[in-house]
Amino acid sequence: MSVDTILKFDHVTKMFGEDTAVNEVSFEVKSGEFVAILGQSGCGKTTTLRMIAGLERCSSGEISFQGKVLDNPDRKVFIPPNKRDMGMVFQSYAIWPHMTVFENVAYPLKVRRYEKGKIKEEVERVLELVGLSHLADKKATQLSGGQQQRVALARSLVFHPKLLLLDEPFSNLDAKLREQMRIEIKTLQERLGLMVILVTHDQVEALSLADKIIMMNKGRKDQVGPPKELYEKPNTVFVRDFLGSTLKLRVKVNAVRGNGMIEIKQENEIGGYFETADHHLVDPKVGDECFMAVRAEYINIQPAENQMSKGDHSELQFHAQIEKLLFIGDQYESIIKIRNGDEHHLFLPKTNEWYEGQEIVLGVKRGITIWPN
Ligand SMILES: Nc1ncnc2c1ncn2[C@@H]1O[C@H](COP(=O)(O)OP(=O)(O)OP(=O)(O)O)[C@@H](O)[C@H]1O
Repeated sequence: MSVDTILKFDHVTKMFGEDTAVNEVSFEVKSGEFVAILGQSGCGKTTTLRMIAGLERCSSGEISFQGKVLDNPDRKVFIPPNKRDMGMVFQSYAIWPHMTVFENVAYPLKVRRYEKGKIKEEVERVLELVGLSHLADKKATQLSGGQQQRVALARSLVFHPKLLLLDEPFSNLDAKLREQMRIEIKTLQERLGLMVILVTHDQVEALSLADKIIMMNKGRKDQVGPPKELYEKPNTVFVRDFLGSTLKLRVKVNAVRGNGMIEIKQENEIGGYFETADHHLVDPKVGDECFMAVRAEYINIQPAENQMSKGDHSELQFHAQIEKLLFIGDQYESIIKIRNGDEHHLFLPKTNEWYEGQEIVLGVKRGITIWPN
């Protein structure tokens, strides 16, 4: 274990009867890191978080925190939730309606038997932190959704937890408030140097907040890494398609280099060739057909009549025609047909005038990954 690793999952599995909710998952979280556990509904995110909190026990493997084993069924070690020093915020907030904001936030300190003066000091500190000082005496039910969410956050922070666990904390908020809370949580996390683990199925939330994303798929860990790495260099089709839209274009292997690089060429087209090591082909051979996936924002779209030159040789170019065009305000939505007959859904910028039947050229030279047919 590296020196600054704080939380460690080592081959952790969780079974519910015959069903495997979390399957041999391993990862490490470092001090001060913001980690997002991302994936579809039912992939095991909440179960993973609940095991960290001690609300579920793992079936096999080991969870450790700051060098201390929290859960290891083989060794019969299990530290209960109240001894783990972790703050939690759930989707449902779970704040008490009959209590005031102050009483809600003070609750964890009362349970820990803090003395009155210290409770007042700590609650005031944390209410200030989340901008709720002026509402301390209000009943929790008199607050808006966003304010209730802040109460839940304040309550989870009041006892200086070493780790903050967030389970879909923004999902009950409207879109605008969600954006605002995202920024507030990130600012707070950076200011306090907090280690945070967030469970979400929202890729924008994960991409924008996390230093590291743990992408889960059917109980397994699919890929772990910084958001940019997962977005630009997905290891699996699942990660690629979950994190954003791509255009998948058919290409052929033109050359295979000794150093893991392959050269891709689009036959019968005007463009050049592209060399990359970012491919997922097993034993590629010259002439193999494959797919090039490219993130939409990396596609340079030009009307064919503007295409004076053949572009530089590192740009792959595809001729296409606009089949269907819809004006949707800030851009156009279109169905385009590539010369090989493949149709694609593509957004076109308003920087040009477009029309149905128009010949266009797609130029691509960045953000490319290569996948088997
Ligand atoms: N207490 C339980 N008893 C039996 N099965 C459970 C229990 N909790 C979770 N599961 C099952 O474990 C799997 C993973 O559930 P989990 O709640 O961890 O998924 P999730 O990724 O958090 O989903 P969601 O985003 O919908 O909350 C699911 O198939 C679920 O039905």
